[in-house]
Amino acid sequence: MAAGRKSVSLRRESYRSSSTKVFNYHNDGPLRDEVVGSRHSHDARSGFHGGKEEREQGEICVERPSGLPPPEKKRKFSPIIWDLAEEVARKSSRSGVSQVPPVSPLHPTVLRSPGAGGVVRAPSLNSTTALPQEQSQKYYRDVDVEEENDVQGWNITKSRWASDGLSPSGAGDEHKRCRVSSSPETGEFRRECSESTVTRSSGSSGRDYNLCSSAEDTDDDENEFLIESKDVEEQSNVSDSSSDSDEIGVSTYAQRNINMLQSCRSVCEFEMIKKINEGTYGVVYKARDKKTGEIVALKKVKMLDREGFPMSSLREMNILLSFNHPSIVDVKEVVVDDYDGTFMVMEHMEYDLKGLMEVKKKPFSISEIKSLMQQLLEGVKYLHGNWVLHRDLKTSNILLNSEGELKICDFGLSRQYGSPLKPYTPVVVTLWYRAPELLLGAKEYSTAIDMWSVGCIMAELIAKEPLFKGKSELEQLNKIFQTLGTPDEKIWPGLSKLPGSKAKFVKQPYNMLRKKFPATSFTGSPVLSELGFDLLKKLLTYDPAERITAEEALCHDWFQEGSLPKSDFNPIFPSW
Ligand SMILES: Nc1ncnc2c1ncn2[C@@H]1O[C@H](COP(=O)(O)OP(=O)(O)OP(=O)(O)O)[C@@H](O)[C@H]1O
Repeated sequence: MAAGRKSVSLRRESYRSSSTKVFNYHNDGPLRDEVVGSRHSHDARSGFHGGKEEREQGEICVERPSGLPPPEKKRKFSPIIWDLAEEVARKSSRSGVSQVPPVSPLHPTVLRSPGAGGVVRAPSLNSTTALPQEQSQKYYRDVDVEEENDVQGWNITKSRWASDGLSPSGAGDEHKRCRVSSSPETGEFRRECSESTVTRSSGSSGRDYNLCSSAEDTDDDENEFLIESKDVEEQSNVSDSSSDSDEIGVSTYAQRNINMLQSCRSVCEFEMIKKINEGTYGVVYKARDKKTGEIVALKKVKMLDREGFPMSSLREMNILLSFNHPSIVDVKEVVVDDYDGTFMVMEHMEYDLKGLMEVKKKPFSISEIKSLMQQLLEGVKYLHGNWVLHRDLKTSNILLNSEGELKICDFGLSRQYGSPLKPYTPVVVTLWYRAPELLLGAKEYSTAIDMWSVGCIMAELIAKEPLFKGKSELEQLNKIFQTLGTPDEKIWPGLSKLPGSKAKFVKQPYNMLRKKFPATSFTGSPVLSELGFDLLKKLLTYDPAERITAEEALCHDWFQEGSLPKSDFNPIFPSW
């Protein structure tokens, strides 16, 4: 290890050892056992086509290896976004509809959803407060508010960037638009800048698929909200007299959080170095904190033409400010400029995985891939353990630094999940990484969608190109079926109930995945052992209820076999 370089494993150990200091709830243990139990009982339908040998390969690990560290710490803060629960509570008590009760994070269980979307590997409802199913379905029909509402357990009053004087429930002083005076230096931050590093993916197109291709988006409440002061005023007035409209309730909530920006520092306190990249929702800059000299990444929220401050950015800020994990990009604070621009101050990472793979001549070695996969799975496990689905895992949303540390970024599409399952939009996750249940229109889905994306990323790390590169949803499904075999009700119970399952798909009786990842290679690409292939096929299992979880994947034997995960590699040198 180079002198002074932090080893990934050391970094993780120190992270874990500090875990007890922070607000902590966890759902380790029973969850895992039950998932494993269910998996064993469903062994016959591995969700995987192919020969008998394939089906019999590698049982997933059942026991947590002895000596594994204790459960990790969870959020650094609880996100303020979930304050909205209060509004829903008020609203539904008025409409006489029962509330979905608090979700207890302490009673994990595995629930099979009524639809075919899969299993909620989530903490269960506390049995004393759980609603009968018909009642919770009525809740969905009558109270189709912002998705965040469904979990009432987090009753958060403020986040790191909420000033003390602002109570989330107090509405009195929340109508004013945030404006922070700044020094003339602000100008330097607004100058045009187009320089971009070679190791960045060139923008991102994926979200486009997500946001415009379905009219059903609405039930996911992916609405963006206008936060202009005039409208805020109007909306507040309306909401004072009647908060029966979901939109009003959510907007009031949004304005409250935006107004918390009043206590933020100005972006003038940073010196812009260069523009790094631009996505759908933000422009990312490399900058230096003038006070400390620290190099950071500033993500400027792109205001939407008509709607103003995007709800997705608000979600992202809330989630990232509340999270604390070595595999999740750290957001330090939010700063603002004179023109109502809002920036997230993040730790700076040198590369994103997509850009890096585009320019990297040599493929990653197996031990490097193991390290990346391990870090990615740690991050996903943390998210899922904290009730968050990322919903947009892809290589351009995975950041790396020169020490080989990996961090997940871009939480604009992420959302909390809970049980019982609520219908969400199936139009999430960039097409190439989108799980088959989403492509087939499942509205009840859970953590398994992220695991499919992790499988696609693992395959891409090995092959150095995306596994399924469809141009439309149908083509994407056909590409998946051509490689993994066309699924049927036997290997994926509930498949026929999915809205898209009646379409005419290619008929492919065999699983051809191993052909794509042969055990020997003459091309110099890394060779995937039987165990590695076993993990890959468990990630790419059709039936979401059978798909491996992040926690299970982390103790897969592949990580212990042969070349171990490399904890201190430089992704650029000497591979370049
Ligand atoms: N902390 C960071 N350090 C360095 N670069 C970053 C950082 N965060 C993001 N980037 C770069 O900026 C790009 C866009 O960031 P991000 O995905 O968060 O924006 P977005 O607008 O939400 O994108 P999308 O179009 O995928 O929704 C990333 O792919 C990465 O190249």
